[in-house]
Amino acid sequence: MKKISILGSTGSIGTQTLDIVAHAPELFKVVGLTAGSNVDLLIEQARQFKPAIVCLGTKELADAARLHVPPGTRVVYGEEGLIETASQADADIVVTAIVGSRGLPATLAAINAGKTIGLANKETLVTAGHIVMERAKQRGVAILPIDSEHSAIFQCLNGEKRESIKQITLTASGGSFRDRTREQLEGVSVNEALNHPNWSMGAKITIDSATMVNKGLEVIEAKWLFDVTYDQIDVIIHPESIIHSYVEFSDHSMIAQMGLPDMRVPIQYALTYPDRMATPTNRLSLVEVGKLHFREMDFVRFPLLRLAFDCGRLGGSAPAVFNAANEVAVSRFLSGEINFLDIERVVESAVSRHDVTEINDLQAIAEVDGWARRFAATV
Ligand SMILES: NC(=O)C1=CN([C@@H]2O[C@H](COP(=O)(O)OP(=O)(O)OC[C@H]3O[C@@H](n4cnc5c(N)ncnc54)[C@H](OP(=O)(O)O)[C@@H]3O)[C@@H](O)[C@H]2O)C=CC1
Ligand SMILES: CC(=O)[C@@H](O)[C@H](O)COP(=O)(O)O
Ligand SMILES: [Mn+2]
Repeated sequence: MKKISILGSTGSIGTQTLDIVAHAPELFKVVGLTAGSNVDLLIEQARQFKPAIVCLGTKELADAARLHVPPGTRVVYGEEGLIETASQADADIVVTAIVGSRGLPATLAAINAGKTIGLANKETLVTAGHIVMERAKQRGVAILPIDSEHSAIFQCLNGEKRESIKQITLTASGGSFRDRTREQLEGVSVNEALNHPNWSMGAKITIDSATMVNKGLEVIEAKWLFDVTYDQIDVIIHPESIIHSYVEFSDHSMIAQMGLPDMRVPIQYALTYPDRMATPTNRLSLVEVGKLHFREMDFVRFPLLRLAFDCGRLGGSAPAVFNAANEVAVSRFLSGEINFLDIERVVESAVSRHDVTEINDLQAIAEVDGWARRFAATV
């Protein structure tokens, strides 16, 4: 039986992970859960799965939860509690499903503790890819991608040699506004932006899909996970989100991974790898789908994707600045403070104002991340 901790269990990935776990209680046992502020859902999850430890964002929330969780469940809080939950002795695999770069210290703590990582939190690899991958290598820890595109590529690369990869192609749905021109983006509402055509996800990643920042973060994530160059990574628009990504090999053979857009499939793959399990998901019928469509990426329409490639190539502190500025810009858009197109303005200004430095430790990342957040909050 595999013992699982989920960081961010109350979110979109977290709840879908628990759905998989509930479907196969003979395969999995939940030992740790964390949330930021959704105390009610965390209590409900603790009652159902009876983990040894749960964590909330603050002491007040933890005190409130303590009265309602099962007797064997310890309640901790804050950054320290998160790190304790991420590294607790019992877990075999830690699913990182917190949103944003705030998930980084806990992910590193889990790696230090020798846990296999089921990686959903792409922002940690964007911010600190070389540190995370180096630490995982030193500790002999596997990082199993949950992000659908990276799970697809991981599956396509099964048994293949890295030297045989010619190109990795990430597919992008195009997001909520894929058929609109830039002029038609003036004044779009938060609700329109949150209306993703294919996937039901948390608010932040849904906005990132609409700006194509999600694909930019995924390009950097792919570079670190699969040890390829940026020239070997391509992005195309595939409106149906059926082909989750594909790899072209040196002999020009291509392998793609397909399925209906349902995150429970890549989640189960990370949880059961190298095995698979019967999931409670629908089957794909290519006959019913009939046709699949593909079009070239338009980097003028989606300038933040180009900027993500540029920041990835620059390396050092550039991706961390891109990411932190974007997190703040998205949060300002969601709260109604800025317009949709201002997200681009904020991220572009932060990146152009920043002098790229080398990044070798968490302290340096925290400083750069903090600077970008302060800058992006006011520009
Ligand atoms: N959703 C999806 O389909 C996919 C998501 N991903 C990635 O997975 C990650 C999670 O995404 P998603 O599930 O959509 O996000 P959600 O917003 O749905 O969930 C985020 C989770 O993080 C917790 N959280 C938020 N703020 C804090 C905080 N300050 N301290 C501690 N915990 C916090 C939330 O707790 P609370 O509920 O209490 O706020 C919640 O459990 C992201 O990095 C995303 O890019 C990747 C591929 C697909
Ligand atoms: C489900 C998943 O992995 C998301 O990252 C998804 O890819 C978002 O869709 P876009 O292709 O619109 O960014
Ligand atoms: Mn994805």
